[in-house]
Amino acid sequence: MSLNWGYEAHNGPEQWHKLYPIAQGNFQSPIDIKAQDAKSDESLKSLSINYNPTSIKSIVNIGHSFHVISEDKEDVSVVKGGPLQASYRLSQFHFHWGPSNDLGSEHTVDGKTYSAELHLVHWNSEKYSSFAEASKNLDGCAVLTVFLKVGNAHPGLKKVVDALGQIRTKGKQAAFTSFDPSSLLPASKDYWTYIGSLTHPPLLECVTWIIFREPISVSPDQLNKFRSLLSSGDGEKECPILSNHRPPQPLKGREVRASF
Ligand SMILES: NS(=O)(=O)NCC1=CS(=O)(=O)c2ccccc21
Ligand SMILES: [Zn+2]
Repeated sequence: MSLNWGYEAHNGPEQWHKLYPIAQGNFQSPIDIKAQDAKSDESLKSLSINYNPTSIKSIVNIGHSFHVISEDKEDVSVVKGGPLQASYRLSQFHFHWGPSNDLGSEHTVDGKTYSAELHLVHWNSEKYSSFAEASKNLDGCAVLTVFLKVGNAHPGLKKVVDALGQIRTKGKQAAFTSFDPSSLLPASKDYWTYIGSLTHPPLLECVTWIIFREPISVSPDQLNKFRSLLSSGDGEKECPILSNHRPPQPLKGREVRASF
């Protein structure tokens, strides 16, 4: 596999272990959540999410997805409580999707796939000084996850989708401000949680996953706008980003807990 990992047959998830042996580790993500095996835990109801729209600064095409960047020099947008023993600072959010609307999420629920998946990535700013440092530790990161179910257009997604035209090619960045990530959260805050990893290289096992049970909606047109992003740079042969989701990984005895 070339140094440039991706999501195609020659450099995709089945090849990653050749350069990233941790891909076959004991705490890999995503997973298939077996709802009936999840253990209810009342203490998880204390999850607290506080986002400030002023922290959102830009949007960038990173070649296999796009990131919406949150200014993370201070604790402005944070999540704490629930399964977390510290305050975690929002670093960025991004999505995973597939080539058609019947798949695209990374986590699955009793084998059910959703059309896409939102990841709000946070790092433990009480113990570490950056995402990079935090990601080297089991308690370093927390990712809030929302499933996207194809249906009506989501009003909260409109501003994100409308900005994609400014970052069509790899490396393009644009200002993206005054956006409230809370607008992408479902009404119900019921969630599952487990310990896992980043879902693409370096696949570090540093993530407390928090996965909301209720999906938000996304329209076919909004999904097609995701797929219109290019992994190719300016002036290169156009290559749309049709798929960027890793399949579920072995649970290897891990416990999944439920807040409900
Ligand atoms: N899908 S996921 O949420 O596990 N994120 C993977 C990831 C791998 S990374 O270390 O390149 C990185 C930097 C910043 C934010 C995320 C990431
Ligand atoms: Zn992700």
